[in-house]
Amino acid sequence: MLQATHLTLERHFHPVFAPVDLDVAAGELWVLTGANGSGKTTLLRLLAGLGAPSSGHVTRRVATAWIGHRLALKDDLDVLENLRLARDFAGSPTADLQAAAERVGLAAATRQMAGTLSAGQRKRCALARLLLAPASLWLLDEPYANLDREGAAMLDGLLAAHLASGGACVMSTHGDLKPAIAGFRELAIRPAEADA
Ligand SMILES: Nc1ncnc2c1ncn2[C@@H]1O[C@H](COP(=O)(O)OP(=O)(O)OP(=O)(O)O)[C@@H](O)[C@H]1O
Repeated sequence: MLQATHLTLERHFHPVFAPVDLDVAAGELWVLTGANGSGKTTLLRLLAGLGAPSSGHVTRRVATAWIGHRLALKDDLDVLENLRLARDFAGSPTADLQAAAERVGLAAATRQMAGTLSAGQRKRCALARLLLAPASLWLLDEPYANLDREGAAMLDGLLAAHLASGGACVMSTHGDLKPAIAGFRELAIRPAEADA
């Protein structure tokens, strides 16, 4: 689904991380780990095509969904309106907005403006887009951040269903925020010096 070959990115003439090779197949969950500033977001953005690498290649063969740190919610639209926007962009008019909101635990907040949602509710609203814009490959930047225990379990459920249906996911995380899904693969982002 996604291949990265000897991927590097330089900033101010210095590589951010050691060259990365990655081959993501259907049904696989990859977790990028590393300290703050190690380059997880930078790498994910390259994988998503949101930046150009200094060297190496990225090949994506399937439709891709991206959820970054900035959740791309419209603050002056309510939850359902945000989800409708995502559905309309995806061109999937039959997708059930209410069901998606319920699935992520936002049934009681569907008419609340996104700008007034809590951090965890905002993350849930962004995650609901994954249900409305079908994509085989999910690229998620720290999707567990701001979620409570029940929210993390909800995300585990979304991921498990996605993988079981032949989807794949690459996510970043740090600390203890790891998916409760057996068999995920971990890719530790290493500093460039370690490769010398
Ligand atoms: N636009 C930019 N210009 C200059 N430096 C940047 C830019 N974006 C990121 N960096 C730097 O690149 C390095 C990698 O940043 P990145 O956001 O990829 O790290 P991260 O592993 O995702 O960190 P965190 O765990 O804190 O989210 C950091 O040192 C950061 O300060």
